[in-house]
Amino acid sequence: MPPVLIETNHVHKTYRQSLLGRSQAILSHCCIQIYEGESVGLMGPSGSGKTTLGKILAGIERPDKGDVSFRGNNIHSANQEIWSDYRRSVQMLFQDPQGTFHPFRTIGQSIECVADLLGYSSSDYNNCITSLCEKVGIHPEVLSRYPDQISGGQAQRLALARILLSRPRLIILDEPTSGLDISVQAQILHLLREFQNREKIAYLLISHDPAVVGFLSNRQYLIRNGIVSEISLNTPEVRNTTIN
Ligand SMILES: Nc1ncnc2c1ncn2[C@@H]1O[C@H](COP(=O)(O)OP(=O)(O)OP(=O)(O)O)[C@@H](O)[C@H]1O
Repeated sequence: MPPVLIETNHVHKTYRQSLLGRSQAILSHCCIQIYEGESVGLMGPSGSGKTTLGKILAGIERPDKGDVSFRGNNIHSANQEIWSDYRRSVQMLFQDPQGTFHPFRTIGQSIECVADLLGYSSSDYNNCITSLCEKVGIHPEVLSRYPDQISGGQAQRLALARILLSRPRLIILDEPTSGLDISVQAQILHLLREFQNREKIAYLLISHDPAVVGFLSNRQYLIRNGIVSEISLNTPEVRNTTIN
């Protein structure tokens, strides 16, 4: 069994619905583990807290109670060195990648900004971006376009290339094919699967669709009413439902 890469320990998260409104518990005593290099699915009805859990694992949201450990270190009490390694190693690919590129910069300029922040020299970046484009199946010419000049599938590939600059160990894929038409969905899912097989990067795949989750993950969790449990896709309850 490979070592645990990241885990949540009795994580609890509540959102207040409005200034005077009641609080709603989204996650309660959530304990999950993701091992190095494995691909895990996360399913659940709409609004059940899948993205919230993804953001907590990525360090974008903080739990109210409980903690997250990355390679055995509690990230909420980590020193700067561990925190930086964790933030670089755990990346999230969002549902609407087009919206994550700066609207008035070319895609290449947006990606280069991230490379600057990561400390790439311009020659390292130039060497790296060509091979990243090849890995995600994008012609480098597309880098000179603006976000409104690329398709949804191209945006997803380019967002993945940008993430790969930081050499992640876990990518949280939040509905990575929603909004794409069927043939592009299949291309992106095959790209993600080939990539995972080759590079052994761990995935947390968030999806409503058992077929997508079954295609891309070996182990699955389900969130319902704030409770996260490990499930098998082979149970009739899950097999026969699209959870939405
Ligand atoms: N920042 C926030 N402030 C208040 N409520 C929030 C916030 N973020 C999410 N929520 C609420 O928390 C609940 C869970 O949201 P979340 O986006 O995690 O669900 P989800 O399972 O990913 O949903 P979907 O499948 O529809 O994307 C929802 O009721 C949502 O409205």
